[in-house]
Amino acid sequence: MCGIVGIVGTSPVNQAIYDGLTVLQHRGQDAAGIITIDNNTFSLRKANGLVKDVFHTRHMKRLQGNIGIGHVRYPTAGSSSSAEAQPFYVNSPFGIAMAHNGNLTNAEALKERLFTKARRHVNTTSDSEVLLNILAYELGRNDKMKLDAADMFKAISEVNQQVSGGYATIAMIIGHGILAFRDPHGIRPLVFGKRETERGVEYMFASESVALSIDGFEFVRDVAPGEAIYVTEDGQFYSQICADKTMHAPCIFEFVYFARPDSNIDNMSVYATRVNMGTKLGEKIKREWADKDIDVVIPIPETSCDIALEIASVLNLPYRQGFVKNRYIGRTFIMPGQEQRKKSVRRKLNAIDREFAGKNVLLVDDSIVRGTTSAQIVEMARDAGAKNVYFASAAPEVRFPNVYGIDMPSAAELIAHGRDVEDINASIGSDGLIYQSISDLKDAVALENPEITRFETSVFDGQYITGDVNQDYLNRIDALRNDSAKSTREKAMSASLELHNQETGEGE
Ligand SMILES: O=P(O)(O)OC[C@H]1O[C@H](OP(=O)(O)OP(=O)(O)O)[C@H](O)[C@@H]1O
Ligand SMILES: NC(=O)CC[C@H](N)C(=O)O
Ligand SMILES: [Mg+2]
Repeated sequence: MCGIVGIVGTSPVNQAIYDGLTVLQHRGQDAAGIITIDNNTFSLRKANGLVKDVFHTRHMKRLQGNIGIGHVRYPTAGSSSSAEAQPFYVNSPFGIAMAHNGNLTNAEALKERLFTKARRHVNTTSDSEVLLNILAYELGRNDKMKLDAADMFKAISEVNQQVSGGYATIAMIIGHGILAFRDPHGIRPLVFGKRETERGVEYMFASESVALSIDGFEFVRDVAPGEAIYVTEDGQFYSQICADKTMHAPCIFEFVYFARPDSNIDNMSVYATRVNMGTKLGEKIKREWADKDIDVVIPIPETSCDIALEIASVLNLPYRQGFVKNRYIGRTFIMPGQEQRKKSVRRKLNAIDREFAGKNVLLVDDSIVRGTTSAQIVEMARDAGAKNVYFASAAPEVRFPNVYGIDMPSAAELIAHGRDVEDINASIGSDGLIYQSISDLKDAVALENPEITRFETSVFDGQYITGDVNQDYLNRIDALRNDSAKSTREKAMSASLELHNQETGEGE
């Protein structure tokens, strides 16, 4: 679940892109990159690490220009090599750079086709580099020296016909401008805003509206599913739906976990949807757990806090912050390996014993995925002296892999896979476990925008909205990307040479 930004400005955009990326950091902690255009030349800085560590003053000074795009990465395909950090660049036609959030489901076939049909070589294992080359190929089929909006939209229509999966994308083309597009299901979020200046209107695209607000851009609207928006270097704005069939089905996990609560996605306040999740789950607990003598509701920081507060209010029970979060440790779920994720939970969260001692506590989390957090947290609550430890999850059982931009490729790694609630309860060691139902989750989110009638919910129900995901595909992805396959590959690659190697000679 990466974060992307793009700005067509009237003055240098480097700082605004940097600031936008810092508030999207929760979407990707592995790598960051910014690319700008000045004098028909790209300047790129990308590397593994957090935004604050990747960009030093010397890089920022060189990222000149009034137009640029940026990316924070959480790998869902390929490797975590810095060569796969984004934005990606291709030199023909014109020179194109791209930042992509999402995951393609037919990247392998597209890569093959690119080679045989277009003799284009994709050097990394990243699906985003494939997407960039497909776009480049389609733009390059037009032999005009200067493409207009209709040419851009024709190319995107071709891209949408070939590419399958989730893609919220911002491309930047030398001599032209920014071309932003969202897949026909609108699985991954993408918004845009504008800012009036004395020199003209500036436009900004971002994964989440929070990036617009901190950069002083006024939110205009979400990019629609299948829509492409082209803003020229001098600020002319064009938009068009570039798919014959669109069906809006935003990823419901954005609301459960990924997005910041102060963002709006598809006209839904993420915060409000989380409060609604709390109301629904609170009511279910009231109905089904009348016999449990709960003393206190405790969230598992940070994402579940808004949900737990609402549950406490529905149950008319005290809400206590019984766990303190170490502000210097990032999100554990999006860390790359299970070993690191496991260690980080303990480093990240610590119990305040007096909030647990002798009490029946209800711990609340937004979701239980691998069970890394919940199993350790239940143990910590017991160590802190809790009498009974009950557990509530605001999302239903996560039983199926995700293929659209969340790195959950292996069903076997999911704690709920092949287990019922009793088994999971035993496995995390709680005295009772309750899950939100899928219909309550959908209702909780849709309440904020009744126009959205479908969501991408494959991790809960195994229904893949793009229609091209079958068991064979899932088996292949599992073999390629399960934790042990990934760590073997990463070890083997750690000493390999990269084509892109910005760090060299920079005294990192
Ligand atoms: O069952 P698991 O595999 O552990 O995954 C689920 C947990 O991971 C996430 O927290 P994370 O620490 O990533 O971020 P947060 O601080 O935003 O809650 C999520 O909020 C759950 O707590
Ligand atoms: N989380 C994402 O959006 C990842 C984008 C892309 N699939 C990558 O792995 O770099
Ligand atoms: Mg959490």
